[in-house]
Amino acid sequence: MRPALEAAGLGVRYRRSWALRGCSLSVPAGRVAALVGPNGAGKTTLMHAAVGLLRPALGSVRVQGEVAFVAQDKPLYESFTVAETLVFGRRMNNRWDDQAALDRLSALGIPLDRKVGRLSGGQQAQVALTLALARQPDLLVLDEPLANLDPLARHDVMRTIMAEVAARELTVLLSSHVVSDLEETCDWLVVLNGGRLQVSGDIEDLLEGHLVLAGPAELADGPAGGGSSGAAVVSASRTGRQAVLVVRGTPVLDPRWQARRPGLDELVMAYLRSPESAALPALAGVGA
Ligand SMILES: Nc1ncnc2c1ncn2[C@@H]1O[C@H](COP(=O)(O)OP(=O)(O)OP(=O)(O)O)[C@@H](O)[C@H]1O
Repeated sequence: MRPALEAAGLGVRYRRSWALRGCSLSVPAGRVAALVGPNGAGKTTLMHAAVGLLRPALGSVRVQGEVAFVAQDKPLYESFTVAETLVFGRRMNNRWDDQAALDRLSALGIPLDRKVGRLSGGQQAQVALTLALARQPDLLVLDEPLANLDPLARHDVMRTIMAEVAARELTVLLSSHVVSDLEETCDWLVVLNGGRLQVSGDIEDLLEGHLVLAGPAELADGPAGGGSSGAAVVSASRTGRQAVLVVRGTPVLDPRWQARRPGLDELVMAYLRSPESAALPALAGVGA
């Protein structure tokens, strides 16, 4: 099956400065992919290139099928009512499921006669998401869909996305700063840092492929984290005489290490702390 999103040696720059460089990744169809990284990492740039709003300076990015994109600032007309917003969407799009949109808004208790500007932030996020889903996309790209939402609204937005993914073949790429919000929903992880791709892969495989090692600091001094040969050290930290390493691979461990699997948050933090580390599958025929 063709991937839903595929970038090969993608480079994007604004005037002279590169916002993305050497970005090669592929997101399989049917996945819910989390795009994470610090401010300025290039997340919005990658999404804009994927949906065709920006032209790459180098390489390519391809998507499979119809794409719907919800931008970070959720561009809705505040003076339109919800019903008028739906009419507008229907007129602008050939592929449009009005009934699904009405059903979703009714289930969410969002009044059709209310002006969009009078809705809460969470309700506006739901209207933007409803409009995007009404277009029945194959790929849904959401730039920070959870920003400025309270925990309940964040949960509701994620639930809406999950319900749609369960109901039909849909691939989702969504960016966020809050990794804990993504843990239950996403099954693919993409980490960008300083315009470079650090991680792209199945979340379960990534978690199974890494270990957190805690032990005496002197153990961390040898090659490949001392008594942990057979693994690459992603990040290392010390507190007094204790060292904590996050390693990738299956090490032969010194018995003085205590080993456990990382959580998603820990894994992401380990990579972000060490921009030179990367966990990327080898992609055939593309320049990194
Ligand atoms: N229109 C623009 N003109 C010039 N530079 C830009 C423009 N948009 C983004 N950049 C720069 O490109 C880099 C990547 O920005 P981008 O918005 O893609 O990051 P991001 O990961 O989405 O950040 P955030 O989490 O803050 O939204 C940053 O250094 C940013 O300053």
